[in-house]
Amino acid sequence: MVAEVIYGKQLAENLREEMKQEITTLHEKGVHPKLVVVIIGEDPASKSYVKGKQRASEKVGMDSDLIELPEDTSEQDLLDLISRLNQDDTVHGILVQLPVPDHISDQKIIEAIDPSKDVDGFHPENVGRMLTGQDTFFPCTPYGIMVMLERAAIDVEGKHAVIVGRSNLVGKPVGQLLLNKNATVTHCHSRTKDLKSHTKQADILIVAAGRPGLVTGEHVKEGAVVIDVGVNRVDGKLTGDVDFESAQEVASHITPVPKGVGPMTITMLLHNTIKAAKRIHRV
Ligand SMILES: Nc1nc(=O)c2c([nH]1)NC[C@@H]1CN(c3ccc(C(=O)N[C@@H](CCC(=O)O)C(=O)O)cc3)C=[N+]21
Repeated sequence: MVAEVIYGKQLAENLREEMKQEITTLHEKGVHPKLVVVIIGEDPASKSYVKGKQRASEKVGMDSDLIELPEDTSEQDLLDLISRLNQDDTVHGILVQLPVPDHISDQKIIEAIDPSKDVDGFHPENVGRMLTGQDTFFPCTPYGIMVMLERAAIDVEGKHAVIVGRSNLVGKPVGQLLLNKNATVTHCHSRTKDLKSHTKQADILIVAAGRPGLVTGEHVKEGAVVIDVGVNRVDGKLTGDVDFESAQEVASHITPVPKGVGPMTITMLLHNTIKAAKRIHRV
């Protein structure tokens, strides 16, 4: 079998076209969805992701601000900035690019963001709402994966989803969203014994470990769906966690890196910001 490639990039473009229309309609109602992205320090990879977010919001006609702070910004200054953004009625979405420097607590920052503007879906209140199956902002990467599966007509109900990675950003929330859609979910991680014995059982294999080449065709069951969430820079090139060539020979569907999950992440960020604006303005 040679897997069909699911291009998140193409789907993202289609969805952003729809969003552009929706934003035009919102503008006519006097609502101008606005995203503020805060980045601390000079990490080139972070800067490049943030640029992508800026470009995407511009393209759909969304207002967006980028606030660039120096590496030595104090935690208190950042908390004060977030407090001002929370109170600013023209701001609907706030995203603080992670990771933040070591002298700043990422958990404190996440909890300082008003849950109604938490378009990353990382605030404990929103995480709790997701856990209990309520409507909320879902974390962008997991949400993007769910939309990709849905649009590729892959029904998750009753399927065995195996997730490699247990971060708060991807691994844990994607497992929760899959469970909410009645998948059977297994979480694997760095301490899992005999990883392959688990991944081989997967109907849907989601790899979000941050280790290039961790999963190969040998880990994949014939006909499985493979979603590669890895964002690794190897020799300056973006690569995933999955060895694409060998996995493609066994899987039924596979996502590439780049042009796979990444563009969907940004798209769901725009989606969440529009949702925040609609909620705040009750339209
Ligand atoms: N608060 C916060 N929220 C995030 O959502 C967040 C974050 N911090 N920190 C970093 C990670 C990483 N991330 C990516 C988003 C899009 C692409 C993306 O669009 N990638 C393109 C290529 C981009 C390129 O070539 O550089 C692709 O895969 O085709 C990648 C990575 C969001 N993150």
